[in-house]
Amino acid sequence: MNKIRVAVVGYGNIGRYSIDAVNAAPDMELAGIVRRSVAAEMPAELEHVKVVSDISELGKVDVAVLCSPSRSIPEVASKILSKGISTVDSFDIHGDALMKLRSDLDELSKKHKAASIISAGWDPGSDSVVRCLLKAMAPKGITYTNFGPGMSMGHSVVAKGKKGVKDALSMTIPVGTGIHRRMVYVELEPGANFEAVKNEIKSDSYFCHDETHVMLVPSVDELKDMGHGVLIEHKGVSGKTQNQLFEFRMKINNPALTAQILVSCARAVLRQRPGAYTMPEIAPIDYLYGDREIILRGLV
Ligand SMILES: NC(=O)C1=CN([C@@H]2O[C@H](COP(=O)(O)OP(=O)(O)OC[C@H]3O[C@@H](n4cnc5c(N)ncnc54)[C@H](OP(=O)(O)O)[C@@H]3O)[C@@H](O)[C@H]2O)C=CC1
Ligand SMILES: N[C@@H](CCCC(=O)C(=O)O)C(=O)O
Repeated sequence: MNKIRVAVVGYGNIGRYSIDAVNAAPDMELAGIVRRSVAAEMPAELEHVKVVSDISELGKVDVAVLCSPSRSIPEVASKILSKGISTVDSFDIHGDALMKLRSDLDELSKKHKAASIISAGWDPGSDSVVRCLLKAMAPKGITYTNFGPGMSMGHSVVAKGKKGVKDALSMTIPVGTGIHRRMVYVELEPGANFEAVKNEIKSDSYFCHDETHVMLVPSVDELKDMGHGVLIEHKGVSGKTQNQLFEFRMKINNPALTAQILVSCARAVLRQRPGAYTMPEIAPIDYLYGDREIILRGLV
């Protein structure tokens, strides 16, 4: 069997766990890691892994798993798709930005005969598929997605990226009915102004729609726990029958789950026609390794 050659782009939390998921997949092999710079000292665990700054240096690559910050995904994905290499990412900016990314990458993928699955973590991602199925089961009604409590990687990345911030942790606290409070813990660089950092974070589009509290702490590492979770509640109407109640709940390690979903999508993306897709647009069986008939006998 020819294994799928996977490049992991960006060696942060999701990047590290993606390598574990690729190594655990029977049909995949790690082509290498793409980092912004290879000049700095490499972590010891990468000693036997090819680490490059340009994906072209990895030889044949079938698919790139993009583990870069969401705001950099439009640029990173465009560059790699333009080389004819398929991509998967976990872009988590819901709404217009997500739909624009889908349409931009759709055009690019078709032009370069590649495919892309965007927004493929757990939310957006697998939760989007769950919400889609709940709507099929009870088309009329209300769905509430309640996160946490837990660490949002996306919000933490944004807070960590503000000038003067050495490290940051953004905890998502569920208030109920899909409303959340953000508790942001920041450790500052020497000389940084806390009030300025606080205002920068609170006015960022990742935070400004939610109640957000920013707290100064001596060490973010002492507080960090990458656990998270979700409770999706749907109450609706099937046909003419009201009061159909559904709940989907999970408690997870955030980067481990995000990475596993990305890697399952890396398999699925190679089974699609050129274009860009979100997870609800993919046949679920395409995510799985193994013989289709055997899988279907077990699952259907
Ligand atoms: N959809 C979902 O369910 C989820 C989505 N996510 C998304 O995953 C993203 C990554 O999270 P996480 O792994 O914790 O982040 P990290 O900050 O730990 O890692 C990101 C890595 O990307 C590289 N990088 C940093 N800045 C840039 C830049 N400006 N341009 C390109 N590459 C850059 C760095 O790797 P290097 O130095 O090797 O280049 C860095 O280590 C988040 O932004 C979040 O939105 C996360 C969880 C769930
Ligand atoms: N995109 C999230 C995963 C979903 C949870 C969430 O959106 C939140 O905690 O705000 C993340 O980056 O961790």
